[in-house]
Amino acid sequence: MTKRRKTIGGNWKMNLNRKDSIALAEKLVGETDMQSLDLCIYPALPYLDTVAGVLAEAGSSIKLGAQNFHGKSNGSFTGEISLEMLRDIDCQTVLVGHSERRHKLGESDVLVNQKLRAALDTGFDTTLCIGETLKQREADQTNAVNTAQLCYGLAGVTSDQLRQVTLAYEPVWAIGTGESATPEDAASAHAAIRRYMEFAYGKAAAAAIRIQYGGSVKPDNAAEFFAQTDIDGALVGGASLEAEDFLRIIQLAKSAEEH
Ligand SMILES: O=C(CO)COP(=O)(O)O
Repeated sequence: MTKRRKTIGGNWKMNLNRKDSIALAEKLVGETDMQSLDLCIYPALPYLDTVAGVLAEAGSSIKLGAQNFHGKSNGSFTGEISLEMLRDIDCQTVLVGHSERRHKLGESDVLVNQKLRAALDTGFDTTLCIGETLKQREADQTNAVNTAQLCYGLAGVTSDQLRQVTLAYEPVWAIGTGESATPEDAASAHAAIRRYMEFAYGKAAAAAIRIQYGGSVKPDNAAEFFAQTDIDGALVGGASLEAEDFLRIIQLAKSAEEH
């Protein structure tokens, strides 16, 4: 069986000011040893450069990620930030297709795909987020929605480029609600996602791609997720804003990695 290295993301969303962003990054670099897993943090855009400085000064291998970007390299796009700009400040990875951007900010599957391909073409590692709403879940459409979002999101992505991609299954109803999927439900969705990836890209690629779970992951439930075969880490929102909680989740991922 392919051994996949666990990957943990801390999505700070539109939270923390400059001082708190620095303080949190400093605590993370001080306490994380990254030998057995990958760790990425996604600060709010105005503080990316500052947090990049904290990571660089400590020689940390925590990756810096951006929550959002524009797919074009430059031009008349008022208010937008390009991948080139992100690279210029040592940002290595980006999120695409987060449900808050899909559902609260109107990003379509087509736009998600354009952004994903732009990020891959520019050499960024990219996390593609997918997941169903409560209504879709109640209508038993979880796997159909995930498959459709993968199919649209990954259109035109080659097998080579897929190596830059991580998937994140984040059921919309579990995000920020305190109500996480059960580990069994999440495991079943992850297994279906991997089956689709096998259909689309073949056995080896499906076995290699990492799939994070996201949605109310906390120190007290993380271990159960990490114990599932097809769950390769977590994309954490609320609990990544508190150093103690996030470090605990990282620790649990490491322990799972060692077993
Ligand atoms: O959206 C998420 C991560 O991208 C999950 O957020 P919560 O952990 O706050 O539910």
